[in-house]
Amino acid sequence: MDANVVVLGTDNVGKSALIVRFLTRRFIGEYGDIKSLYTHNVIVDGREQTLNIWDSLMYEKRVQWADGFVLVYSICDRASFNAVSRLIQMIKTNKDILGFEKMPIVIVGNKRDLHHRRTVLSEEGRLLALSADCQFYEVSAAENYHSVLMVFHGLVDRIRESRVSVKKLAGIKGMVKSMSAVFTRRRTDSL
Ligand SMILES: Nc1nc2c(ncn2[C@@H]2O[C@H](COP(=O)(O)OP(=O)(O)OP(=O)(O)O)[C@@H](O)[C@H]2O)c(=O)[nH]1
Repeated sequence: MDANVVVLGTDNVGKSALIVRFLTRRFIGEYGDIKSLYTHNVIVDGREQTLNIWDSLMYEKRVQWADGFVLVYSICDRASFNAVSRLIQMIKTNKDILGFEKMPIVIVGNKRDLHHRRTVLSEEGRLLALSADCQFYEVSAAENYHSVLMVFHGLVDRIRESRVSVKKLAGIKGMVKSMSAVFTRRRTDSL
């Protein structure tokens, strides 16, 4: 299965660091301008998944392309946290997300290692995720691989769930269509 993932957030929150940590298990400190598309295979729950990951600040176009989103802020940067709420709104307005579907979005509070400079509480991140029905993780791309891995695994789960919901809905729609076709035929037959 293939899934497209976009990593969004304001400047300097650690988007590239997060992706590089996930892909290479390493933190290299400075990332320069490496905005591009990466492809990576992961095994989640025993099943292989190909993730196409876009590290990008260009919003609307990528939103259409994406199956899932990683929205990153820095726990030391309140403005970056506020931007995440705006991103969620932007995704909701640009993407057809069905009412019953859980949005394939993971909110990430990065730079957890800099807790002495924290300006955004964990609870605030958790509350935002709860209100928007997204997943939430606090991580340190600088210090920890495992939590970063959890972010992408969590997202893969969400994407799979949303695909199941879409299939179910298509199944229900198909049933309604064929049932109404039967009834229409009966009605016209009896005329
Ligand atoms: N202490 C700490 N620093 C981090 C962490 N993640 C990233 N950084 C640093 O934060 C700075 C920005 O990281 P990037 O990965 O380039 O951030 P970005 O969001 O891709 O930035 P833009 O290119 O501006 O969009 C770099 O100096 C990183 O070394 C982290 O978890 N902890």
